[in-house]
Amino acid sequence: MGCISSKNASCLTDPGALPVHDRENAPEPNISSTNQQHGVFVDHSLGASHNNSRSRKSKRLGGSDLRVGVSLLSGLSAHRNVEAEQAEAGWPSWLCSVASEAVEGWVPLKAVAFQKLEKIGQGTYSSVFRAREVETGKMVALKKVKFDSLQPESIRFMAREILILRKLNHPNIMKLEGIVTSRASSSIYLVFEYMEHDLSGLSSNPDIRFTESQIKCYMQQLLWGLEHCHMRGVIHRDIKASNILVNNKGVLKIGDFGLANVVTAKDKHQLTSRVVTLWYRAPELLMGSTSYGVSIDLWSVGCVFAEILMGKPILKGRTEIEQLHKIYKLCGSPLDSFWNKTRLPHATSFRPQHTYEATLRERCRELPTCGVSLLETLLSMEPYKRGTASSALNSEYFLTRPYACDPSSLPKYPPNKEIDAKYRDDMRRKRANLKLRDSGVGRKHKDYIEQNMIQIATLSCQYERFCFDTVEDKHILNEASGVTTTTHGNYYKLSDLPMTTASAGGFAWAVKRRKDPDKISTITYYKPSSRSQLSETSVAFAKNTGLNLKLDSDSVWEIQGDNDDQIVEEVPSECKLSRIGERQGSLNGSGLDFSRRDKDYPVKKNLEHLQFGKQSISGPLIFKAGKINEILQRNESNIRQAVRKSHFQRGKKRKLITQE
Ligand SMILES: Nc1ncnc2c1ncn2[C@@H]1O[C@H](COP(=O)(O)OP(=O)(O)OP(=O)(O)O)[C@@H](O)[C@H]1O
Repeated sequence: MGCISSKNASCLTDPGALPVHDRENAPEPNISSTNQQHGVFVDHSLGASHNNSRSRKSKRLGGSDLRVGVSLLSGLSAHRNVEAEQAEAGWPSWLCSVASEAVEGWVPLKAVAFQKLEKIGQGTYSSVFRAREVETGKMVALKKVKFDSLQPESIRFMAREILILRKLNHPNIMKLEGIVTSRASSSIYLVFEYMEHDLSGLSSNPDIRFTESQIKCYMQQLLWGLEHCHMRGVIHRDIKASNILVNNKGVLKIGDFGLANVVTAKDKHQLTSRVVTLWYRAPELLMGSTSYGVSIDLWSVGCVFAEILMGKPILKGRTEIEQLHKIYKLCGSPLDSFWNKTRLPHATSFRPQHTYEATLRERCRELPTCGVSLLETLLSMEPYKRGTASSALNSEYFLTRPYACDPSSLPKYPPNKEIDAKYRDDMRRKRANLKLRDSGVGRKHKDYIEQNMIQIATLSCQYERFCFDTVEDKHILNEASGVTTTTHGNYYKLSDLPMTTASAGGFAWAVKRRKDPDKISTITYYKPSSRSQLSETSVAFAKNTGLNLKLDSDSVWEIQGDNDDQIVEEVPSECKLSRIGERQGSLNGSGLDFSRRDKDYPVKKNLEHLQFGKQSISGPLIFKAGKINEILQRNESNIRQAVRKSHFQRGKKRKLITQE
């Protein structure tokens, strides 16, 4: 990685440079010296203004108040100087004015320094590309972060990831090597070391079967990295197999700190429960906890551990209620003592009517017992029982043979990422669809019915999830800024929507993937007036599953079905920041509003993804209140028509055959 040269900047990748956390404590060589000079100037000017207003102020303020006033002003002025220096170094003004601390001491890398190659990852907040550093030929990953440069909250949210990455320095944590941007640009690329694989891609590859010592090697590295985060007060809040990257040297690194947050014993502010991808989300988050700790990451580690042991995700819920139900079935439902003392906001809604016995041991009977014991600990319903990353590292699992192998002894695999696994699944599904299509006219209608059902399922699922999300997602951004806003221009993240739809009730749920995930529209949702949470179908689901649901008047939908083993396909999980009240385009009569994210992208193309009666659903589907029923009804009526048509065709066919 090329060194960043600037009179003001320390080289990010200078091997001799201080680790980031040390750097934070040490004086920055150039920046700080320049700042000191400016500091003298600042104090001077402040002194003058101070003198002028002194007599006036001293009448109103006590000495200490005056000092506070002066230091605030001097802080403001120093901030302006830092801003000016950063602008001079080439940082865009929208960034320095809002989040100057994120880039302090650094200078931007230039886009021309990299040759962008193919896309290697698509995340909620980003697109990731493989790229070559022109000067050295070194492979890097460029993560293009999505945000709105006109929205300070959105910039702060993005800056939080940078700040946290700079705070961490460990071989098992993805290192931020630099930032590509320019004064003129409104986008940012984070530069990371290129990693060939992620654990999701590796564990789902049918050709790869890990040995016990290989699994221990991955788990140990994961826990070492996490221990480092937790010891610095950083909760990752999005541990999942696709965020755990592995390179060809067998080194594992935790990536994607986009949702991470710092919590210290002193500063225990309220947190949003809308974090962590659904399948990896701890039960206390599902029950609405806002005062959780690092143990939510340990739950996610448990899910990842199970995934690499079994070769597939272990808890694949499509909605929060289904997720909890699956958790109860695997880990057993909490005891009465838990329900009696818990204060979690949604706990009573999710209390099952009957007790569930844990089935984890049964499901893992072929696995080594000490491995299952560790898994049981990590997947404890009660957070405090999960222990810590350090206690997991000291567990019997790692202390008994076969020990963890050396990372360098791990096999070299061809690139395996979540995106590769999805591509493999897509191809398999396409082949299956082709076969189906070839098998007759009746099938065609079945496909059509299924497609519509898929839409209903997807829309319902996402709508339900959004209703849950509405209030709390605002806090994700507020947390980032440390400010509690009550403006009407709220941001909403539709993160990790129930991302998968699996077959249920005889339907094979599948949703065609969008062709160009970069160029989609953002649909704006108008906040529903009521705080509706669960639906009639949820009631049916609850009845079937023995869950005790409390319902509001507005109803939304729940998909039923509980088959883990079906081939599933992901609904695009892009999570966008949409703003209530912003309405740049509308789909008349569809009940959807959407605003274009990409100004140059023709609306018409956006529409193609959103037409109903077609299979494809694109983008973050957030729905306008009151219109969801209309959409669902329309889809239902399409289905009914298709069923009728299909019956009619079949009848005609039968008639012809009998006539023959
Ligand atoms: N350094 C890297 N080297 C190679 N691939 C990477 C690297 N960083 C990220 N990726 C790939 O890009 C994907 C998305 O990256 P990342 O998770 O950081 O983005 P995100 O928008 O926060 O995603 P998500 O919505 O999944 O949380 C990852 O799953 C991974 O496959």
